[in-house]
Amino acid sequence: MDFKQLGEFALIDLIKVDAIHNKDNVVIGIGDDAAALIPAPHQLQLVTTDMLVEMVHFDLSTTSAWQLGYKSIAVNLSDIAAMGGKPTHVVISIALPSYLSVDFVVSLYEGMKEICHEFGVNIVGGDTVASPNGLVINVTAMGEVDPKNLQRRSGASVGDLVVVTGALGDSGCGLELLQQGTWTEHEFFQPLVLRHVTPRPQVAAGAMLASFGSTSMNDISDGLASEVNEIAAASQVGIRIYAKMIPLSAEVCAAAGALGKDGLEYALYGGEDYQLVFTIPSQQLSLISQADLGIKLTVIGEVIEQRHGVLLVDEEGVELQLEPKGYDHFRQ
Ligand SMILES: Nc1ncnc2c1ncn2[C@@H]1O[C@H](COP(=O)(O)OP(=O)(O)OP(=O)(O)O)[C@@H](O)[C@H]1O
Ligand SMILES: Cc1ncc(C[n+]2csc(CCOP(=O)(O)O)c2C)c(N)n1
Ligand SMILES: [Mg+2]
Ligand SMILES: [Mg+2]
Ligand SMILES: [Mg+2]
Repeated sequence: MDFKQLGEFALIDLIKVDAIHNKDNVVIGIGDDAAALIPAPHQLQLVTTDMLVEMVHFDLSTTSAWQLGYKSIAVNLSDIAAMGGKPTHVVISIALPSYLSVDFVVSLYEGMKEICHEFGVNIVGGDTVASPNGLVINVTAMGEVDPKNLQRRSGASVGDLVVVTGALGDSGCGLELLQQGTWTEHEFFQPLVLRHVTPRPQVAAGAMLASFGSTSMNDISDGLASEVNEIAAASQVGIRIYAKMIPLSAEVCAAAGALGKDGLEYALYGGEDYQLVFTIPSQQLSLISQADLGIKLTVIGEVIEQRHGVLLVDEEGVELQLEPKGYDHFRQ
């Protein structure tokens, strides 16, 4: 069915179904001029927004409506995770071109509702408009954090270790496989594509690491090189990263080999892994290791004095400046 047949208001009625997961903190959700929410006592309110634009962030020939819905929420929950917080609500705005169908929107919201339910997040509002050209999705996520666990980019100190969750580079490599149309050629390509189209935000890890005393944190949206440079600039410190220590999955190593590329390049500059990079004193990190929390953590470097800048020790042991050349919207 097309949007004209159904109309704007009936479409919103479809979106409204199953939007609220946790009724305790919502007085008014979808259906009024604004949502009315109950803030948790003694918590800081977190608010973040990220927009996804067709042919900039996604290509509908290589991602399904469901996957796109899931990812639109995931990238926003990832920013709440990087503040050490717990996501609570999202507001979703969509600009719909006429070549999409009502079924597409229903499936988009099924993906959104799946991840919202998984993380206990309510969809409390949004906006629906027509687009003359291309699908645009904007999500605003809200969350809460205990003031003592708030994670900034600016808290790193000389001597802290630099650590990442998970493995890096899978998403950038998955994107390249999708763009080349070669992702069906090998079985080990598929997990890479899935990590690109449906990344999992590291919400539990962010809150846990914060409670164990991480000093600064960033989520990896534009690539590790860019994110560590942001921490270094905000904290007025230098950072040294060791190429050999950057965790790469077996799949990205195999795929990079097949593509004649270097897996490390995807990790440093590919982006969209939505893992966390953080700094932490070594004693605090040992406490986490002893607690065995089931989160994959890898030390990749250390915080050094600002005058050294941000450095990468390459696989041959040569120290180079690590330029923040991740994804830049105006330099593609
Ligand atoms: N158009 C804008 N108006 C006001 N603030 C903005 C605008 N764009 C970005 N910001 C702010 O700039 C800061 C950095 O935003 P940025 O989007 O780079 O972070 P991010 O969401 O972590 O990264 P990414 O968008 O790659 O996921 C944030 O505080 C954000 O709110
Ligand atoms: C069709 C298509 N072309 C290119 C890319 C790559 N890409 C787009 S935005 C971005 C950084 C994160 O976005 P933001 O900084 O806006 O949060 C990256 C790595 C993609 N995903 N799909
Ligand atoms: Mg952003
Ligand atoms: Mg971020
Ligand atoms: Mg972001």
